[in-house]
Amino acid sequence: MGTRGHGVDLRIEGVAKRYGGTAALDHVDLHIAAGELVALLGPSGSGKTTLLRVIAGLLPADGGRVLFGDTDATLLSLRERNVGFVFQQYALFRHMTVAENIAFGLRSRPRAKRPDRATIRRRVEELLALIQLPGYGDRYPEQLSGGQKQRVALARALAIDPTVLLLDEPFGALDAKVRVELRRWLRRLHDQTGQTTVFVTHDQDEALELADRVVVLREGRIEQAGTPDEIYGAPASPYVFDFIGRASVVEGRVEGGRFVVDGQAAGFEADGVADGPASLYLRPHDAAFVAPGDGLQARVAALARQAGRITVELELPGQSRRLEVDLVAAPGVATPATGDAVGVRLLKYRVYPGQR
Ligand SMILES: Nc1ncnc2c1ncn2[C@@H]1O[C@H](COP(=O)(O)OP(=O)(O)OP(=O)(O)O)[C@@H](O)[C@H]1O
Repeated sequence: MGTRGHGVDLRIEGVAKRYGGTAALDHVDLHIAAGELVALLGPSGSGKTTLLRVIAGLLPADGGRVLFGDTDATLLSLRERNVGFVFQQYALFRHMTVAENIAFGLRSRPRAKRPDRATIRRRVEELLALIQLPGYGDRYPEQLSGGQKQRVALARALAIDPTVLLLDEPFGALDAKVRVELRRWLRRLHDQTGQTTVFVTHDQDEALELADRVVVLREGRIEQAGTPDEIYGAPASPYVFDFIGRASVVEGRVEGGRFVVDGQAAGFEADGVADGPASLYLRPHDAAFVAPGDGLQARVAALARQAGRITVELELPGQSRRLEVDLVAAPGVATPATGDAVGVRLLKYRVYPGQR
């Protein structure tokens, strides 16, 4: 059993799952500490839901083990695993009130383990307060908004005091503004409950804002696992860099620890990258314009205005892709014009071996 927060720590050891020729999970190893909130992040088909279902016991793995604390979960029945699960689509029982929905897991326990009616009622009231819907117990699901339904689904999952809380894109069906509100709310709730939680999402902002640790999946394997700062600030591969935010790429070579670009005088530090073809990855806000002659030499190809920012698209000699640099749109900020020759200073970037 873990010591931090509620619930147990989870160990996923060599878990594999194939569907015909596809490895949905390719020998995944992952340790989740008790009380941790972990986001499984990846594009469609990367294996997030499969991993969550294997942890829940809803899907048997072909190989490997899942441990809840010291217990091999594969030896436990679904009931004994006692996981809380929330799906993307509010799977509330429509013919039951909110209170009945929340009480469902407790009421359906075998008689010997079932709390008495008064205890269940108290627990439901506590949970309604926790999800900030006090007084909503007698409503039916159809009388709730989408966000309220998902909060009730979460209360229902928490009612059984689960060993681990598993959430599969729980805010996926909600509009963008409600999603942002609910993920902040979920983070605060987690700070209160400390429940070991695994959260599936394909939305990098959601993962970075919500989770203690983000696990990036790619074709059934873990590409990188780390804190949001590590994942965003030090992506282990071009795949993670690209997936986690906007990226511009410059192709070049590493020579003696410097990244050099054909036709450019400026070189860039590339410590630890072996000599040979390489790519420099850059976030559009991590560059600044300087006088031509300094930094990378480029020509402004186009300007795109969005709310609060201008994205400047730059052409570099010999590069097939344009480089994007963001400027804050504000009075007094000089904006280059299409056709201008500019210098670009790189404030932060990463160099990876190989070219794509
Ligand atoms: N029941 C199934 N039968 C056959 N193949 C499946 C089945 N379930 C999943 N797969 C395949 O396994 C791989 C992983 O699927 P999974 O649903 O875990 O991905 P995901 O990352 O959750 O994607 P999404 O975000 O679209 O839900 C995919 O290639 C998928 O096509």
